[in-house]
Amino acid sequence: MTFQVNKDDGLFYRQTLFDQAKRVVIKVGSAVLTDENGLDLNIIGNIARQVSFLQSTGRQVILVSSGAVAAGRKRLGVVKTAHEELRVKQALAATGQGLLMQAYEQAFADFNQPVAQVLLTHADLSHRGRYLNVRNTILTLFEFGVVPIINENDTVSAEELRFSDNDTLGALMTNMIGADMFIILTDVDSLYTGNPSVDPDARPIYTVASITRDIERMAGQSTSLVGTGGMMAKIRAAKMVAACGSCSFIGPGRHPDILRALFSGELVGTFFLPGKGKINRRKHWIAYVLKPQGFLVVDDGARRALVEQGKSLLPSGVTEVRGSFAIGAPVQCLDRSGAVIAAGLSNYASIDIERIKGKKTREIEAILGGKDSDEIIHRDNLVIMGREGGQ
Ligand SMILES: Nc1ncnc2c1ncn2[C@@H]1O[C@H](COP(=O)(O)OP(=O)(O)O)[C@@H](O)[C@H]1O
Ligand SMILES: N[C@@H](CCC(=O)OP(=O)(O)O)C(=O)O
Repeated sequence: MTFQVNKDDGLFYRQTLFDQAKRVVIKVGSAVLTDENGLDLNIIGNIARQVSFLQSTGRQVILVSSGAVAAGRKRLGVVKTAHEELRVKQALAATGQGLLMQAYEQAFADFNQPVAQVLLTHADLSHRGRYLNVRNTILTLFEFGVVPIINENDTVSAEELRFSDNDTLGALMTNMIGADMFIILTDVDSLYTGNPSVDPDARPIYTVASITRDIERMAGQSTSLVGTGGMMAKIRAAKMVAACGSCSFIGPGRHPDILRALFSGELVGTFFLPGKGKINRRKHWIAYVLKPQGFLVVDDGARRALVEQGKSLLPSGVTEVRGSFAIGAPVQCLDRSGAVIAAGLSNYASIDIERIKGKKTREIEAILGGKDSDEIIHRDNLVIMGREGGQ
């Protein structure tokens, strides 16, 4: 298969990247942190020891930790049901988050490593000013030698405004602070060619050079008993990180020395090589943090202009507007087949694009009675999606 690089090349490249990684985001899933008795303090102790070791080598580490809902569930004795109400999950998270932080505080104290709790909602990151505040706080915590421990602020996150899972949150954090590496610790020891819990022929994959459709197809949405996003969310997260030029890793969180093994070059888990391109932080924010408020379907000529020639989106290439949005809204561009090809900020409201779609730029003024810009999305606010690196 084309997605796998030679095992030895992968190992050499992997080691170089681990050696060079100075800033690292580590995400630990609920499936790792909890067992039938609630929080697994042994595992939390192992993580604290390994993260403190990485800090002691001069690296800066962020921990993105799930586990609040699972810990709260055990504390209150609430049995999981198939369609649990959001308010119940939020109450469980509120109960469990304190337990989670208490466990981390105690575990890190053994290594004299200070930690800080950072709870975030998607709305916090969608607001450019608040996004930058979060970034500054995290960079200041690094200056003080503190390990930030991040989770979604589940209690206030409305369903439609949630990060879909903590894998996504971890990828956003990686790109926000320009980390070199995103390490996802979960209950399986790597990405497999199929879900190993149902497919006995599934084989582990060591290195992913590029996240192709083949790779995406391997990952089922099914999760462990307590997880949220499953392998699909992890692959999506690795893709976001690759687009910003960093690498990702998926590996076994219950291995007592996984971080030491990784950084000393052992071939464990799945390693995702960085993408070839690198989008800047502002474009990352437009493409990955903001949720699209509408869609613009474009014709083949416009698709080529955007994807192959690096041009802005003009009204003449738009064939259809979906959704209702205001000036400045984040939107996605779809090709004729419905595939997402770009994301950007619209210079026009949807109601006006309906009137100027398919028209020449010189006609805009007569149709709308004025013209703010020639382009519907200017190149500076446009990111090409679905290929490594974006633009
Ligand atoms: N191709 C695959 N390779 C490995 N695991 C997979 C694959 N497809 C689905 N999975 C499932 O993904 C689960 C891990 O995701 P999840 O339960 O969300 O964990 P976490 O709580 O760590 O986020 C595994 O337990 C496994 O059942
Ligand atoms: N914020 C939630 C975790 C959400 C989540 O993505 O869970 P997981 O798939 O276990 O990483 C919690 O703390 O329980």
